[in-house]
Amino acid sequence: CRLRDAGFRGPTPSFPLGNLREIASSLANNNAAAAAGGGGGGKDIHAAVFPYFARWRQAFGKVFVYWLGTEPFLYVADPEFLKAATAGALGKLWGKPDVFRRDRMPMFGRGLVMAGGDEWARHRHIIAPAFSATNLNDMIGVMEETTSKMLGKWSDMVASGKSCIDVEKGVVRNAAEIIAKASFGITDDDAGGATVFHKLQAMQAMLFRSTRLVGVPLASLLHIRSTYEAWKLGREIDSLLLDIIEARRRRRRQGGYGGRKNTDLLALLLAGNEASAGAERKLTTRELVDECKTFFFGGHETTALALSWTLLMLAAHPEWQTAVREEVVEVAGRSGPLDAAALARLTKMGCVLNEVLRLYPPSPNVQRQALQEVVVEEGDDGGKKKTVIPRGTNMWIDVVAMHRDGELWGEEANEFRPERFMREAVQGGCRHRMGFVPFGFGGRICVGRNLTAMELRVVLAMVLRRFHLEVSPEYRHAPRIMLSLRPSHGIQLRLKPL
Ligand code: HEM
Repeated sequence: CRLRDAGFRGPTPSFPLGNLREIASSLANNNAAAAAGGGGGGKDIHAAVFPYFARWRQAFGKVFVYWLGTEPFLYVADPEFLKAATAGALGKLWGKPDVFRRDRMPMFGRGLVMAGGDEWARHRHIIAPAFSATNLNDMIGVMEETTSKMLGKWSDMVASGKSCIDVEKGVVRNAAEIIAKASFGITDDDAGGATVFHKLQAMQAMLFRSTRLVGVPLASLLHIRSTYEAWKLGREIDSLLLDIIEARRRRRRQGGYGGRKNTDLLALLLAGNEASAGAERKLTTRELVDECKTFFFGGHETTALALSWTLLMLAAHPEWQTAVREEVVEVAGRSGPLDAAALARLTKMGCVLNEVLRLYPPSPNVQRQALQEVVVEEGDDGGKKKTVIPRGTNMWIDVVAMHRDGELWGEEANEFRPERFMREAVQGGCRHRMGFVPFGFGGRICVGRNLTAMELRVVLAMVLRRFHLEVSPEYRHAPRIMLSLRPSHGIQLRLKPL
């Protein structure tokens, strides 16, 4: 193998599973140990969620090769190597892995997350402006309205004597509703909207809850039924979204929305698309459908998980809960609508959110695939080391490992210490600027990160104004990976109305 010739080491693969057998048995052992020990997780969650990587890292270091089926992956948990391999012009040599593109086709289609090369540039050029600060400010109202419903339900549950609430469930549902409204203006209240919404949720449940054998030839044959169901649901969702887009186009042609401003992402994309030069640059209707799905699937679980972990951390660290609540009351009062200027002044909340994204990054890895051969040069002029990464090599960047690496963050790497971001706002004092990458990096950095930042602030401010949070004795700390980094058994908290 050319990767071995280039000097990379790693566990020995077998055909056709590569290292999947070892991955599966390592996970099974860990789950058994966690069950016996009452949940697992502990402080060093990296060893709990990626036991195989933790073991291979000890044997082979922070950069090594492993195999998913017949696909080689370059594992990277060394920010200096990452920088050397992707900095400057080298960044253009990396796209998204074909194996994941195929596996996640029902969710993302050919949307921005999976697009490559010139196609990606064309999509990003039209999509990025829709996420501008002015456009996002118009979405605060949607976020407040939807979140009020969730808080109302929680209040009713508390009033009816329910002492322990699984907040993750409500938060995921709330984020799904927000993203559906913010993306394509559909609401759960209108009949057409409810159908799309429920089908999107069904697809989400099907794809996110199953572990698939990525990289193994013909593995989809093992899951014929769920593969067929996902494909069928995908077709139905596509045709419903097509109808929504066509209706929007007709309405735009007939003179718009009767003076009302329509500010969802789809409306912004349609406007941006019309303004973009040349028919060949415009997004086709089919591509617009894929982007709508991409926003839904890429945008709500991640945001909901960040929020769920934040509620847990604030419940477990009452001093921070009080500090953030006081800040909210100081900048935005005890009630009343929130605005962008007030949200921007929530600095302590910003530090807490960054610390949660460090300890529990909802996207636990970032992936790339070399579009051409990449020559990596490390070290200074005194002693440069050159490594060649062959074309087609997949790169798996272990975000959880980097975010909890003691060499980058110091002795308290596994502790919840938001003050590190008070001292140094952007990188939290990480010793390498590529060591904190919850939203990825380079030109492909998450396009929705400002939308998320706004949503997290709105929802958190509203929750903290209304409830005091405590961890319930029923909660078992057992983070695990199912595409995202999620709690295995929900997040049970005790809510006390304020
Ligand atoms: C806490 C919330 C979120 C997290 C942790 C997150 C994380 C990420 C990560 C790690 C990437 C890959 C970046 C890379 O490859 O370098 C990404 C890309 C992306 N995200 Fe997010 N994301 C979040 C919220 C959102 C939201 C709300 C949306 C949209 C509504 C969104 C849409 C996208 C899209 C379209 C891409 C692909 C960008 C491209 O390849 O050009 N994300 N996100």
